[in-house]
Amino acid sequence: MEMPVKKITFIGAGNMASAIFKGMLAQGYPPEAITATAREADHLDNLRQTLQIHVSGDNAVAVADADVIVLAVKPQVMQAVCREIADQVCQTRPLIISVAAGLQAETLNAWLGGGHAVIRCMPNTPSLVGAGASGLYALPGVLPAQREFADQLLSRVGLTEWVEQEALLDVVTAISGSGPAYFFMIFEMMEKAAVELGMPAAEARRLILQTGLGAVRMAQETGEEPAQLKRNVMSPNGTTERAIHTFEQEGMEVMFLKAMQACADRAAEMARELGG
Ligand SMILES: NC(=O)C1=CN([C@@H]2O[C@H](COP(=O)(O)OP(=O)(O)OC[C@H]3O[C@@H](n4cnc5c(N)ncnc54)[C@H](OP(=O)(O)O)[C@@H]3O)[C@@H](O)[C@H]2O)C=CC1
Ligand SMILES: O=C(O)[C@@H]1CCC=N1
Repeated sequence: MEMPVKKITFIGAGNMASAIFKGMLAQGYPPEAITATAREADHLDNLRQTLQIHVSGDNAVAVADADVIVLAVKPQVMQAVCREIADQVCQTRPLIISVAAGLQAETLNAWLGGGHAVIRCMPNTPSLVGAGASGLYALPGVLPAQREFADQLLSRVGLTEWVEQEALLDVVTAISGSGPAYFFMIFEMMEKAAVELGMPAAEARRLILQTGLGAVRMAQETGEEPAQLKRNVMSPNGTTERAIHTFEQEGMEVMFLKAMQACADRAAEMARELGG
């Protein structure tokens, strides 16, 4: 379904915001309906010239006629940014979508003066290539049409999953928000190992990325359990079995649990540190 075009202002135009708005532009969203703000004038000039979106160095001005605001600055600067735009948004009441890790919807609502329709989203950077994965949570009081708009917006750049408990967004952060970095790290480690084993890096990288893509497509398209797909590669007493047993002996499963727990804990910790 074609989504309605609304005026969207991104506060912050860094890795995450630009992944979303570049993904939206690639999907045909009109550039004149998008505004982005940042601190660096050079960065803003570059965005205007390359993407033809509106840009501004003044957050309050940039939200003046916005239907939707996407808060995409680092959590540590969010309170200051909210203070800058609170008066304006209290008059115009746009839909507020935050992509910040940790920060709770009610905290943002309070920083913005209260009574706002706030949706929290945990997207990821593969949104840039239309392969994002976003978790979404809406404060009670957000209208169905506003939920629908946020869903359509993020669906343009990937998959969306709604959670009914806000705390689950910290788990989403541990899965898909931070998850691309885990996979990039695996690619990086496989390439290093391949070079150690004598393969030139460029050839190794091509094989690694295609293997990652193939594994994902196979899991998605067959719908088979990942554990079964893994077993299908493991011939008895074969090569894969040796590799998998090595991973198991070295504690890979425990390591993943620990890393994802640390990630979710950090999101909750940021909420406590910054939310007051
Ligand atoms: N990176 C990721 O994979 C993900 C990030 N997030 C969340 O997205 C948010 C942004 O992260 P990320 O994009 O990585 O960060 P970046 O550092 O890449 O981008 C931050 C952006 O905010 C701008 N900025 C800083 N201060 C202000 C201000 N006062 N007013 C307006 N703009 C300002 C910066 O401007 P300038 O460019 O001029 O420096 C920059 O464009 C965070 O809250 C993070 O938790 C969520 C999911 C995934
Ligand atoms: O590392 C971070 O804090 C952000 C949130 C999820 C991905 N990047």
